[in-house]
Amino acid sequence: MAKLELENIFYRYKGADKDVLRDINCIFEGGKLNAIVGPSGSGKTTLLSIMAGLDEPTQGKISIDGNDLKDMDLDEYRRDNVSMIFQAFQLFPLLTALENVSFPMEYKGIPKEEAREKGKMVLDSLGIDGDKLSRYPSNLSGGEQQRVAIGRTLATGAKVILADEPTGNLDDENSERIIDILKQLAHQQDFCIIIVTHDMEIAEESDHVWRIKDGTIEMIK
Ligand SMILES: Nc1ncnc2c1ncn2[C@@H]1O[C@H](COP(=O)(O)OP(=O)(O)OP(=O)(O)O)[C@@H](O)[C@H]1O
Repeated sequence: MAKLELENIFYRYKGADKDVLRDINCIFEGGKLNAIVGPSGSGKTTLLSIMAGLDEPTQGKISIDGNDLKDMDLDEYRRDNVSMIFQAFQLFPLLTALENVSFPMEYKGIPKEEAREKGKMVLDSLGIDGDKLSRYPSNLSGGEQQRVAIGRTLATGAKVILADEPTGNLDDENSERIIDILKQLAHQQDFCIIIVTHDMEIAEESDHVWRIKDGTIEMIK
């Protein structure tokens, strides 16, 4: 089962005079839904970027399944180990729902037809089927777009899903559906899910809640 471990992580933006993250220690395990909460500007997105391999910590160690990221090819880590979901969905606007999901698989070398079939299965499991498969993101509702975005992360095969305010643009009903999907992925398919959020419902539904304050982190649930 996937395990993402952060040890003594410090981070300071170039040119800044103080650390945004200070001595962060945490372990995120597969099978669990984790929420990271904290006031605006406390460092939540910065921490997510570091876990996503988009930025390197100034100090400290990150490991995935016991492998130090410093010894890994970061492109490979980003491609195979972690995938991201964003508040603004960030689908490719000129690709259909199905293409948004099958494209990352083709990119990884899976033949086109196989990628399409797998994409259909994944989207079907998320309630996107029929003519919705061939619609462009602009012709889908926000909730549907976010489900396609989740489908895209699943298609990458990565077992760690990082989500930045995934319900931030959704109404209550769609938010609940997205939370249910993420919860099921963690509990039934062993994904390790880490969600940065202001949404207290996500925190309530999560197995663990981590609070960042002034750059430090503590587990409060
Ligand atoms: N590129 C940057 N250069 C310098 N400082 C930055 C940069 N990006 C963010 N910061 C600062 O780092 C701190 C943490 O920012 P971060 O975006 O991680 O906070 P956050 O907890 O995600 O906030 P929010 O909830 O408002 O999204 C803030 O003080 C912010 O101003």
